[in-house]
Amino acid sequence: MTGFAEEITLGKNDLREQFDFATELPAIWQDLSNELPTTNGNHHGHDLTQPYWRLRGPNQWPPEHLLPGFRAAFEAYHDAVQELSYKFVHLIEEAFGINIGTFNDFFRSSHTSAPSAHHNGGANASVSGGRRANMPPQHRIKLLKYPPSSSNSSSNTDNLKEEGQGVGAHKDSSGWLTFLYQVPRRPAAETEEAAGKEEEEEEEACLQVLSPTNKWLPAPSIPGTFVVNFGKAMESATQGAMRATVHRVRAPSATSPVRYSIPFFQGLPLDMTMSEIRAFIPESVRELRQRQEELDGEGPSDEEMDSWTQVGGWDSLGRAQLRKWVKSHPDVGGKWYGNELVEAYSA
Ligand SMILES: O=C(O)CCC(=O)C(=O)O
Ligand SMILES: [Fe+2]
Repeated sequence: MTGFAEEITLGKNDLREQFDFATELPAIWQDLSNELPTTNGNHHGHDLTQPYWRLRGPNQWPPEHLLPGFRAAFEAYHDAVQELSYKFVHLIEEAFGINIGTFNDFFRSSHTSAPSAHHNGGANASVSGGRRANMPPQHRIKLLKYPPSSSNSSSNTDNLKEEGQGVGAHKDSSGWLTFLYQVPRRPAAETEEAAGKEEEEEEEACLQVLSPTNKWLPAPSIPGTFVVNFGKAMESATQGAMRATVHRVRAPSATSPVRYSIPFFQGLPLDMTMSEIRAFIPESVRELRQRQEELDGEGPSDEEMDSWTQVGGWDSLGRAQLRKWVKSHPDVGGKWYGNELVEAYSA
């Protein structure tokens, strides 16, 4: 849980609060200081002593008597969006013109080995450690609240606008795809006047996405829909053929209703490296980058994409994710991982 304005994006406090939940899975991190000397933390090729494995574990559910039905409702929502997300991945494979199911290995217990040249249309990156069985990923769901905030008054000076940061501009870094549900802020409007007011409120405090020409475009909530974001892993894996959308949320002003949203971040196995993921992406997909650049201008630099996870090196998605978490939530990081790790990871 993160209290109001305790999270930091772009060095500024986000005017929101959140509860974090995830796929319910047992803890697997091995604390060697508590183990018999014969244990080395290696489990079928996975080094479970890595600090990022502590990101994985069961949820801290609110007691049933305090919030009856919450866990059941949450788990039903999780399972439904998980299924949707796996179907959606197949649409992306279809759009890429690659075999449906190419990315299935990311989402179920299976062996991480580069698909054959035939199967993946010629991707030639090699996979280190070849036969490791993947651990199914943990998806993350946040319950977000953006309360009306006086620091985002109706004044329109740039300064005040900046102060109303619901969440600062960012690309999603927690996984492959994000399915964002924006909860409608009022019951459906019954009059035209009310509908007009609603639209104004939505424009004023809503999700905004950065266009290729660097304009902020509103992405208001549309009943019955999700916003789907491509995460940084997708951008990096396709070397920019798929862009991770930069987005932000402006905090609601003091006089407008509270805003709630629920993003589902589709996870990937934490100890997969970027070169292992790239082995699943055929050259034909990476070539799309050039076409994309013709349409949308230059994408992120290779350095930007590679700095997130060190391509080809020992670095992993888990390490990238833990780095992001301790940077966004330094207090939580310090409490659970110690200040030394927070400093090392924030550098
Ligand atoms: O609240 C929203 O609509 C967006 C949240 C978001 O972008 C995030 O938490 O990554
Ligand atoms: Fe986001």
